[in-house]
Amino acid sequence: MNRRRFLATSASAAAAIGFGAPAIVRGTNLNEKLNIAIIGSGGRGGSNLRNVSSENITVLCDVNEQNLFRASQSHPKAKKFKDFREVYDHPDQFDAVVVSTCEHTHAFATLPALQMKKHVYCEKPLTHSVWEARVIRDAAREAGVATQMGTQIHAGENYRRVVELIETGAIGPVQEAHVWVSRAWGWHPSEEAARAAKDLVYSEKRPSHSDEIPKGLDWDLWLGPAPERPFNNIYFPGPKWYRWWDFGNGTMSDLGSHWIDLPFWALKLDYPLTIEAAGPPIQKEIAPASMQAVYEYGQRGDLPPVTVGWYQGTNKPKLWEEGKIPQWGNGVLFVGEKGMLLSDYSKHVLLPENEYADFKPPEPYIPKSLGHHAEWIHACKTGAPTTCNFEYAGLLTEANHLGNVAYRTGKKLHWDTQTMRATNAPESDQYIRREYRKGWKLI
Ligand SMILES: NC(=O)C1=CN([C@@H]2O[C@H](COP(=O)(O)OP(=O)(O)OC[C@H]3O[C@@H](n4cnc5c(N)ncnc54)[C@H](OP(=O)(O)O)[C@@H]3O)[C@@H](O)[C@H]2O)C=CC1
Ligand SMILES: O=C1CO[C@H](CO)[C@@H](O)[C@@H]1O
Repeated sequence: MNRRRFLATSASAAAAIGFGAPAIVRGTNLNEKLNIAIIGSGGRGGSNLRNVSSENITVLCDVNEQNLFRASQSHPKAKKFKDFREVYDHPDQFDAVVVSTCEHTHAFATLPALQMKKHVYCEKPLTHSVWEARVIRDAAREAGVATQMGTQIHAGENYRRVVELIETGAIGPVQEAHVWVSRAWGWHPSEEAARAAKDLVYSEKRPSHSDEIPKGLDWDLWLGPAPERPFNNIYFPGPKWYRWWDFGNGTMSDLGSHWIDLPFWALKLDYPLTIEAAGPPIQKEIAPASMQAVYEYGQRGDLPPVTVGWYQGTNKPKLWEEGKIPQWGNGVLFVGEKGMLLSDYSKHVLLPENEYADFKPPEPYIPKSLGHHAEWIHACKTGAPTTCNFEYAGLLTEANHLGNVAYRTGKKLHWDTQTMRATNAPESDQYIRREYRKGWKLI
């Protein structure tokens, strides 16, 4: 974010906060502790819990009694719930919510909080579908509370320096970017291929038999809005469920949340105009291990149109395959009119290196983050902006899901963001918004 954009965001966040501000913001007292509800306390939730433990943890919720028990050891006074819908029957117990459940329940656990004007930290990807991302983004804007999606790399120094280099024109105008990750989890053509890719599980189809449900797990609640099926060890725990379309969206939305964040920020991406994807034959149940997608974005202010490529598993950009750039396992490559910039989470290099040998990078100007969780806590108390607020994270999540929508539809999609439809592919509607299980309704 450049200075102009940073100030604009601060101003709009401040304006939003003034309207219907939650109790904790009214005092703007940094010494006052937040009361936080933790929804999903195992897996990533355990780490998020530790990261917000400077505050009062007043509510713990998990569908798994064992996780609940473990989390309550360090927070014995917190009220315990199995079903997050019951958490929202006690709104006086908390000011803010941390959601770290599985992808398919993010929106369901988040929306009531926003409607009650509670601050929310939600794990990536923000939601399970494009439509849900839009619902949550709109609700967050309406609520005017502090929000943050759990893409913690965004708070690091490296992404800041890359954004500054792109913004100050180190490689000239950028009309092409490529993002790749080597992780190949998902559908493989054979068990041997899955083993070679060090995948966690191998399955060709949805199992019909039931494994023994782990002690303490409420499987029906875990399924939530997803279609019913018997419990199976092939789904549980994370990250096994990530590859099943009913619960996650594979690597595109999982690692895409972290990696596509960088071009999204640096190139000020918003809505793609078209999206096209390629990969193995489409599987009804499981996301592909390897695939690629290409997005076309139009002009954004004075920034030229740009195409962004995504490659996962064995797929790589042409420049990588031809050995014209360092062959990093994961990377983000910006191709500018004057040169290229290659980055990963923690380092970056300007290319060709010999031509940039004497290059002086700009003085850092994007403020250092307090830390991804600390930034959110500070925002809850003061109304200061967060960098991965749901306004931003909603757009990033929509775009990532659209890569999968294009893959599953098998067509180049012409995207109309207003109507949230691919104008040339009504058959893609089913992947943009899905049917929920009986008894579950988002809005
Ligand atoms: N930012 C990052 O670097 C990372 C982010 N993540 C993200 O965190 C989220 C969770 O992933 P992960 O920890 O791997 O998943 P897990 O399935 O391991 O953990 C999810 C936790 O939430 C609980 N849970 C599941 N459903 C519900 C529900 N409906 N209500 C309350 N609790 C529930 C789970 O219980 P149970 O154990 O019974 O399933 C478990 O404690 C995902 O969105 C993932 O993408 C994950 C890893 C790293
Ligand atoms: O960065 C990450 C590392 O892998 C996890 C899965 O195990 C991801 O979900 C996470 O976002």
